[in-house]
Amino acid sequence: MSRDASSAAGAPQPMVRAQGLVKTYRAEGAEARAVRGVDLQVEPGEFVAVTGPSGAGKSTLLHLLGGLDRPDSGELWLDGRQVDSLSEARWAVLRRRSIGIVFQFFNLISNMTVADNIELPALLAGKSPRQARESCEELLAELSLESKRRSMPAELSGGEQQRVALARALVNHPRLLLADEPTGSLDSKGGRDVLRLLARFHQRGQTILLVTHDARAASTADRVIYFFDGQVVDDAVLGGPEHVPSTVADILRLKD
Ligand SMILES: Nc1ncnc2c1ncn2[C@@H]1O[C@H](COP(=O)(O)OP(=O)(O)OP(=O)(O)O)[C@@H](O)[C@H]1O
Repeated sequence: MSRDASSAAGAPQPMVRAQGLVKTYRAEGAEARAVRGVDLQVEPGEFVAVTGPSGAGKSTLLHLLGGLDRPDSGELWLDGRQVDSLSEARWAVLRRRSIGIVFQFFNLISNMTVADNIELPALLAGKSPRQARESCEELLAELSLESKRRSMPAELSGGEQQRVALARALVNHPRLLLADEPTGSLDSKGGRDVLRLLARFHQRGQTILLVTHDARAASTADRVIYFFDGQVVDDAVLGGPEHVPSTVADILRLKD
């Protein structure tokens, strides 16, 4: 049963609190232990990168945090609310209102214009057409996409498509933004633009969890979690005074 802990102490709740999260995929007799007992806490306003080698379980973790996949065991709390056993329908509502997700391959609706792609989640969340249009226009301006509002996704560059996907993810002012390899299919300029935008939204208080295998992209964040074999093996605040674990040392050097 889901519980709401926010009222208990009146204290600010972590944006994400995961305890003992486990996810194993099973197919045709084979088993992939993608996430193997992860404890994780992300505070409101943090920009956290999750990095590590291919197959480490980074995307699986992000899918669990966004309710796109269910843990086999463990507890997950988002913004003070226990969500690990929410129904599909309740997860859909939660995602619409409180979680924005950006994927590597944009996932835009190909037969809708840029503006319609951005407005759709606002309409689904109950905004009036006028409110949805206003929110969309604000984001188009913010992301330098005003001239593209009537374009179809296929008419845009990869970087532009990812900026549209970012606008769509942010249109309902989500508490948490999840980004899964958002620079993974972009050229270096497109990738830099997207990282710059993430940094800008973070400066305004957006909580972000970025999954990336790219150390340079991870160095945009202010905390880096290193994932290996389904587990957190390092967790360091960049620029912090404390001991720096060796696996994130290279990322720290990139930040200098
Ligand atoms: N839907 C699925 N069905 C079966 N196995 C899966 C599924 N999704 C992921 N896996 C397996 O789980 C493990 C973790 O995969 P995941 O995609 O989470 O890793 P990753 O760190 O994001 O990798 P990459 O950087 O290559 O995207 C891998 O062994 C992968 O093959």
